[in-house]
Amino acid sequence: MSAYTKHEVLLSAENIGMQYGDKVVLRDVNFAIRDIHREGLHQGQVVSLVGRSGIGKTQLFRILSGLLQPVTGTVRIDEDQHIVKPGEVGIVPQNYMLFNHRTIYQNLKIGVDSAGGGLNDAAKRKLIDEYAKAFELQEHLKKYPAQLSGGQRQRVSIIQQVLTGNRFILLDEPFSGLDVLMIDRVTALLQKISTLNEHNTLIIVSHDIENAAAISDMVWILGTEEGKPGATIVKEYDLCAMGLAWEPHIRENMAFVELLADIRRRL
Ligand SMILES: Nc1ncnc2c1ncn2[C@@H]1O[C@H](COP(=O)(O)OP(=O)(O)OP(=O)(O)O)[C@@H](O)[C@H]1O
Repeated sequence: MSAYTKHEVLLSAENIGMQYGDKVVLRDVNFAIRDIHREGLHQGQVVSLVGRSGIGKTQLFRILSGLLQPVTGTVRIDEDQHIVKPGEVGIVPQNYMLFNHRTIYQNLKIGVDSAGGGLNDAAKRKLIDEYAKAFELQEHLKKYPAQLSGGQRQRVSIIQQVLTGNRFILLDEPFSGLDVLMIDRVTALLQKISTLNEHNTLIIVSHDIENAAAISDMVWILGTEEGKPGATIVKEYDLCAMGLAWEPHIRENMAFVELLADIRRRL
């Protein structure tokens, strides 16, 4: 098991509650995500949020991004733990929102442009080229989204969010509709992003428990508790503590297979 320590809180939810009329959707959601130091590497956390259909994942997702105001509680981000504002957390939606009439380069530039930071055009081009190279998209920069496969579009959409400079990225079903090879490439991309900067925090909402858990260091199950209304985090698996994080061949590890079975039983 690799040695690690957890440091500052980067994203926290305190007492989140959401309801519509009498219908309680979320209740008492609390957590803290920290940066991680290990073996000469500082990296952010990758968290999977899983739960039955209709349990409240999308609601929590929108609350974490600051787009939806909860009825109770607060979401705080960054080392200064300020209350999240819309736009500070990047969202990669399920149906990758690329601009179809713009090239891949232009789509990536939208990300860099919204980052601010005063880069001139040459510096922006250099940054996009660096990312395209690192993530094997160089040959696609002049193409339009329709000329790419679903998996390639998904990767562009994720990189676009990284280029905005957002350290917090929520991904909605990042593996849906992708074949096995593309899933491998998207997971490799996400792993790389999480190690680029210790403040990079990824939260993955997915029904694909195996692929999500394989790249996560934490899995939360959103579920209900008997006699109580609404959903909350009913189980938190700390994959670092279990020795199941950052292992390249994790899928073949029996303890990981048992973990998946345990998660499925609890859903
Ligand atoms: N505007 C609204 N008014 C009333 N109820 C709502 C509203 N939006 C969502 N809900 C309810 O909140 C609950 C949680 O919905 P949510 O979309 O978060 O589920 P989910 O876990 O993301 O589901 P899925 O996995 O199918 O996407 C559902 O019961 C839904 O009916």
